[in-house]
Amino acid sequence: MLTLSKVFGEQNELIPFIDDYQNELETVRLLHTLPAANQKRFNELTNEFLDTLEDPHDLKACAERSRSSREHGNAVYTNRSKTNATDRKESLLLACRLYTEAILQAENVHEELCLGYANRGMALQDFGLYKESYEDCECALEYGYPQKLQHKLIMRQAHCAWKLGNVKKLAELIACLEQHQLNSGYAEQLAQLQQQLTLLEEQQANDQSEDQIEIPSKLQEVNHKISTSPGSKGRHMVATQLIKPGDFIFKEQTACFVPLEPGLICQQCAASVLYAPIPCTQCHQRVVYCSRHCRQLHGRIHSYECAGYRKNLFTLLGVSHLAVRMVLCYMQQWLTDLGNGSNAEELWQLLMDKAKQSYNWPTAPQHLLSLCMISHLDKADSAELVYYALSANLLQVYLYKCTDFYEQLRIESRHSAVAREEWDLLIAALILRSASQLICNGHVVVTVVLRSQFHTMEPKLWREPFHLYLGCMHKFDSVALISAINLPYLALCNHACASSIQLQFDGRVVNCLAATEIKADEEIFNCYTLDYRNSSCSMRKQHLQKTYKFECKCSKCSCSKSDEDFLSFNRYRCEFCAKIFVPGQPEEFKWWESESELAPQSTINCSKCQAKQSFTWFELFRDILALCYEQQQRRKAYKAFAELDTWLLDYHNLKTQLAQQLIAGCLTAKADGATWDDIDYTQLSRILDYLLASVEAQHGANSMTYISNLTYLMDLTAFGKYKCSSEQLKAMRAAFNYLPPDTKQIFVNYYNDFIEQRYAANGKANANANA
Ligand SMILES: C[S@@+](CC[C@H](N)C(=O)[O-])C[C@H]1O[C@@H](n2cnc3c(N)ncnc32)[C@H](O)[C@@H]1O
Repeated sequence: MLTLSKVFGEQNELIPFIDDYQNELETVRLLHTLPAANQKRFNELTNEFLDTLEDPHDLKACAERSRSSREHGNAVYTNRSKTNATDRKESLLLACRLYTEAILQAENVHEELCLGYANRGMALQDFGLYKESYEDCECALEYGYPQKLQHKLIMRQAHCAWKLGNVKKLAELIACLEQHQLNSGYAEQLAQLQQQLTLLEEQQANDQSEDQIEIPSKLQEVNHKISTSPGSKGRHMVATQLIKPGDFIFKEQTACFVPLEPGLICQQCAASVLYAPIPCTQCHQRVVYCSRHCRQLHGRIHSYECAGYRKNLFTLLGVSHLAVRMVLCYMQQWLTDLGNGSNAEELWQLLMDKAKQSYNWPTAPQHLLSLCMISHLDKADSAELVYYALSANLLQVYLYKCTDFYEQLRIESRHSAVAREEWDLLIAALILRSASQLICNGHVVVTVVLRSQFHTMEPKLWREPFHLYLGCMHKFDSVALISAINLPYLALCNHACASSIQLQFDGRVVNCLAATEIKADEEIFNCYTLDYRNSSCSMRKQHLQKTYKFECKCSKCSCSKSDEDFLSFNRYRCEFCAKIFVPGQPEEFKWWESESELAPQSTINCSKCQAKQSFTWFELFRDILALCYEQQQRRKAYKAFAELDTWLLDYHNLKTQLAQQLIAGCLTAKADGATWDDIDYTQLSRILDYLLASVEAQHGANSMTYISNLTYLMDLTAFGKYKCSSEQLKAMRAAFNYLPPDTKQIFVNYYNDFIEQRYAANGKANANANA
């Protein structure tokens, strides 16, 4: 079996040692100008590898699996309770989940797909997800739902259109239904919908008669500029006036991002709360959309990537996936107005001239800003250079062999005289260049997600769409890297180990806000690595040098106590000499995350008396944690947690992590039926105070890590056992603004459903008591 490492290993043997780097084009050219026998073998390896990855659909197995899930869903749906509303909702959600499985498993078996969609649409409608239900009916029709039953779907769509208040659609669907021969039951439903249409039309007429007030959009203050003055730091962002914490600095929208996990987020709009994912049927469920509209908008790009997803090629290639996406997104614009080039070299030169001209033009369109992002390939070591060059070659051959990208290029480009081999060189060089730029300019989107990421339809979670049950907020306590994204304007910010900005992502859009006060003429910094509170100066230096090729001289790195903040989260008391110490070696810092069973006992010595620490308290605590659904064990855990103070000082990293695990474990146990008493509430509230203060000190109150821990505060407050101050409530609501819109909606709803109401009621009770 050919693997990527085998292929790249053998190809590396066939190519010359690259000791004189010139540029991306010349590097790629080396792979195309090998001695004949080497070239033949080199090309064979690429082609064979791409062929090996082909993974055809087993249509029979797909159909069987899909049918079985759908039938299971049907049984759950049919047996839903007619009397108990909560049980009925649970059945509907379980049925939806099974139907989703049926849709994913069907792959491209249309007979199964259309039934899966039709049935999921029915369950979604019953649950109140009308937009999704409408979409599913469309999908069922698209995949060939039997004609004689289509009126059922149209009726469902009309119902959804009514619920969504979409007059135009409702009118169209009613007109369509009027053409059908309907039995008495359906005719009655149609009559009701006709009445609803009249009502909606009247309502719409009234709404329109109200004065339409134009709300002017907030003027975006220009409070910064890009300095392009030459210097070792290159271009950078500078404040032109005082910017206060939370102030808006700029907004950037990208044409180009890739999800980091298959099937996790919508490929077009990056939505992460997917109740009813719509998969591409051709690439083994790896690409999903939140709607047909998103699927259509992403159609052109996906047509070039579908085969790659089917082969699972992109997960093998890391940043080069985003690089090829950049080429797919921007190629057309790059080639426009390019002048006359007849070969790769001339076209490359024209493109590089374009990049040079755009370098001092920070408001240039995105494709040009991207073209002139800096890269450090000239400083890469040979192994790194070869790896990225081989990846670029593989992706270029993929585009030629497995997609119609070249065909489109021929139609769209004015450079018809350019030979195919020249395009090969140019495309591979552009992929290589994009990858090398992304290494030091790309961004990763981090957000709060449901713990069981792939199960939006998790049982006992949703009361209604986007409304959780009481006590379920903590299930959103995970932080995940969801996508890699190209944001060339944001990339103009240079690095400092204390960031002056805070990012808020909304799909393809990023809003950049000030995290701290930035004075006029001060540089605006982003932090490219773990910041000064979460890594030592030498760890940061090493990473920045290796990846970004510069030596950091920021205020945190150049002050005399450059590790003071970091070490403050890592102070121990020695079990033997009782003196306070901090670990001396980098690998000693997060020893509890080590894979090795022996790591805790074997690695940490007190730097004062050199005694090896036993950490028996750690093992003890971990054992109790596993049992925290039992009241007695929880009591032991609270005691053990209090005793950690002896060994772990201040806001120790490990103590923070154990506090988080204890609270999460107890909330999970409660959600699974364990009962808490007053001691539980009091102890957990105390531990939570510690946790939040510690996370705030280490990550800041608007970070995703902090917001993920806020979910515990929200649950405890919603239970009525934690008394939040009004400042805490205000800070909680403010932090929600940093979440992507779909997730934010869930947080805000929970706040309104269970917290706001409680405080409003308490306020009233207090007012009455005072009266
Ligand atoms: C994302 S880019 C920042 C914009 C870049 N200065 C430019 O001109 O395009 C990252 C690169 O900028 C340079 N850089 C960023 N922060 C720096 C700093 N604090 N000191 C020196 N160079 C820095 C490094 O070359 C780094 O690889």
